[in-house]
Amino acid sequence: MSNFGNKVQFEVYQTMTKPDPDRLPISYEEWEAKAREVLNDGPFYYVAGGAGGEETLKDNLHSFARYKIVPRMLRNAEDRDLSIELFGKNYDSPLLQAPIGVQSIIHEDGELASAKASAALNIPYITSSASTKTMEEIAEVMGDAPKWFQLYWNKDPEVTASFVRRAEAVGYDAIVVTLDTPMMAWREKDLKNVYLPFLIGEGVGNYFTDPVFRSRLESPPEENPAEAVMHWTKTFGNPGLTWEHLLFLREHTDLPILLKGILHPDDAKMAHEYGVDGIIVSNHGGRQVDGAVSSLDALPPIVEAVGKEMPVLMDGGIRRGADVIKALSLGAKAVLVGRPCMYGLAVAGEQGVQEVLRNLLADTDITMALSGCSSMAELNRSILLNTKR
Ligand SMILES: Cc1cc2nc3c(=O)[nH]c(=O)nc-3n(C[C@H](O)[C@H](O)[C@H](O)COP(=O)(O)O)c2cc1C
Ligand SMILES: O=C(O)C(=O)c1ccccc1
Repeated sequence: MSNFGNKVQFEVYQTMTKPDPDRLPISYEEWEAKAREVLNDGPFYYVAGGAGGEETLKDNLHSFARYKIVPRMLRNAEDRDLSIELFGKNYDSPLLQAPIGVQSIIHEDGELASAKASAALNIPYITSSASTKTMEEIAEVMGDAPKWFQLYWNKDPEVTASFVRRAEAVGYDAIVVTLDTPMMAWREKDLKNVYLPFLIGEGVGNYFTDPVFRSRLESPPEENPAEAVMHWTKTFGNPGLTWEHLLFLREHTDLPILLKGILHPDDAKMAHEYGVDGIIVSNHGGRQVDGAVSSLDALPPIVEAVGKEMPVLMDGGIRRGADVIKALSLGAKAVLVGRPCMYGLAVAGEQGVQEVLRNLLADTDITMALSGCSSMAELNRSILLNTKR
């Protein structure tokens, strides 16, 4: 993917002779506005919204603005390389698609569209436990492209073990355990809209097809969906989870295990003690603890605590190339992109997601070059200024 940004830019200018109001959006703001036009209130605010007064949702973005890039000159950025290495594998770029459940509320193709868009750009796709399409269907459309599986730890340990077995069987490369959502936060917009996707049977595909989950029901979900949804709501989240439970997971898989939702450096150290392979610094896109520290502010102390021991990834607020450069300069090995992909999905399905990711990659490549850097390894704090007061 050498000098990807220049190629994309050239392509855009070459294929268009004048501005075209019907072409797909470029900016994040434009994608979001278009998504607002095509989605009803319920789904749109489910995606766009956050917990409580949305302080953390906003702060995830504001934190990026507080850091300034201080570009370096005359450092030969003619040939660039965006690739990174994680757990012994090479990835073309430092981007991944964040796990996002219930995508059929956004577009009828749901996760199959976003997974295919990822595969086309060789950007790892993280399948959510709460996906509408099953993890097997998603793996199938992705072929050999990189894919990780995000695990919501079920109250029923046998369901949890079954999910991990299934993910391994169809070729997922890593397990991401999300820790920050053992229950839904107080989300005011969803309460106002009386909108919760899984109560209308969305996001339960992996569960309804799971042999262990099915064995717990009196009748199959096809015959009695209400019973199955009820069982799902009772067992979905596990607020009783402790560090010891991670040992159970380690026994069930040899895949790399990452913990998603770590914000405290002491938890990062615990993760290392418990043999975890990586960390994703995240506040779930401001959807869980309102008032929680922004992801970018949480990142440096965590990198300081465990960055030498294991890769630290982050998500929350990545919208443009400069955001990627800032997060990586603060020590993140890679970043996950959430809502921007979903707005692409809403507006133009697979093509929309691919366009969002392609443009973000191009912007990242160009911003890196203009900052005087040629590879991810060259990004560090020396090109950042923290203007936070
Ligand atoms: C609609 C929606 C659904 C989500 N579902 C999941 C999920 O199933 N599992 C998970 O670990 N995170 C989930 N997340 C959180 C994302 O993985 C990610 O942490 C967050 O969106 C990143 O922030 P950003 O949207 O600002 O990029 C969801 C986020 C959104 C917006
Ligand atoms: O909405 C979310 O943030 C989320 O993580 C989730 C959890 C369960 C089902 C669908 C989405």
